[in-house]
Amino acid sequence: MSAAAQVDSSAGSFRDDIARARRIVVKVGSSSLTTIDGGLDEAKLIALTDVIGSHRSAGHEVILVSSGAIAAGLEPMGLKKRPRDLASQQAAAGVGQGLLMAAYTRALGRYDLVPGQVLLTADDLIRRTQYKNAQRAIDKLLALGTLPIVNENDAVATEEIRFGDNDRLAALVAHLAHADALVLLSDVDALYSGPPDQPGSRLIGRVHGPSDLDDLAIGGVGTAGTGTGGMATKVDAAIMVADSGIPAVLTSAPQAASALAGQPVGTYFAVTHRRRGTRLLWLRHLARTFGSVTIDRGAETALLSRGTSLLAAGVTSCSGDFEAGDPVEIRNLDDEVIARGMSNFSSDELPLMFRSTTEELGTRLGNDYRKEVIHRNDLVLTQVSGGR
Ligand SMILES: Nc1ncnc2c1ncn2[C@@H]1O[C@H](COP(=O)(O)OP(=O)(O)O)[C@@H](O)[C@H]1O
Ligand SMILES: N[C@@H](CCC(=O)OP(=O)(O)O)C(=O)O
Repeated sequence: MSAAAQVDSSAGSFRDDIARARRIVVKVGSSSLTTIDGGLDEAKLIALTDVIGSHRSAGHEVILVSSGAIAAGLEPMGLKKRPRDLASQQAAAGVGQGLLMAAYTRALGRYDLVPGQVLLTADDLIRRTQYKNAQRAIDKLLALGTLPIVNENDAVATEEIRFGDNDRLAALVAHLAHADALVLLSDVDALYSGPPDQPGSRLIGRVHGPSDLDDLAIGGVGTAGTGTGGMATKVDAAIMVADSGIPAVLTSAPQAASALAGQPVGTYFAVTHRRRGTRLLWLRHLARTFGSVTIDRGAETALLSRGTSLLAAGVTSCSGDFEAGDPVEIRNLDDEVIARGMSNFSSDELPLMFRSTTEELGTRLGNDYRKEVIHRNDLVLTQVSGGR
């Protein structure tokens, strides 16, 4: 850690919302559960379950999102380091997930706690029917007094539908489970203004909103190389939940007990917006966009100030290759992204509609084309503070 690193004094206050959280999601990264060589480190896992066991005994509900399946599978498969190709990662996870759960079962047994494994893919959290299903499963596991342990279903996740890192998975689980707080545990004790081992990097104690991150150098994974997303995905996850009413703390696994007790350790992300609907949260933070539509000034004002739907009359051009229903970016004439939304028309259809009124479209192309290009319920503003 940099000798020059200092604690941000504004972060020194007690975090009541974390300490009092009735239901909390704790996410632990691969780097906090593995040895330097990449195998599962049972001592670290036991230390974590001690913290979780005590927190449960104190009356809090805990959902654990645990990485480590791929790392745990390396040694038994004779692999020296994390494989790069998807098929080998799937195989390693298939072997390692069982070992991971066996280790948790042993460790939690000391607290008479039974773990309940929940393996999810991105689709399970994005599609409403599956989302409800995942929500029910986690709720029931909690109601029955077990400890839900969530991971991505790596053995079957394909490149297209994969989260790849568990930070954003943890953020969505916190949202879906109506958690009161999210704690992200890693091998670094906080977010720093630059690489933590670089002299001059400063510890960031509190983040009030995305603009606090503007001047920071937030990088990828550390030297151990067992993790995936690095600091960037953790910060994305924390910003995402804070933007939907859930405060977050980012710190190291050895500081987990202090973080859960509301002590001023790590980096605290203050809530920036009340709870949002899941689909809009997904659209705002996670959805992969397939193209963009550019709109004129009048449409920009209508979207930003009046919260209207986007009509073809204000669309000047589009780019990319998208089908009806796909997420797209909405850009203004300065080429700034001001919103994201689900287009009702494909990139082949839209050029026929540019700058046309609903009336003209009905006459020229038929009634199917009278629809708005993007309905306001399928649209989130990304640039204005507190956007829908
Ligand atoms: N600005 C920063 N502040 C803190 N850590 C950073 C920063 N930039 C990059 N990192 C790196 O991110 C790493 C944590 O990410 P990762 O290895 O994916 O962890 P995990 O396995 O816990 O998810 C740290 O070890 C650290 O080296
Ligand atoms: N689902 C993967 C976790 C992906 C991963 O490495 O995430 P992380 O260590 O949290 O950055 C696994 O269990 O190996």
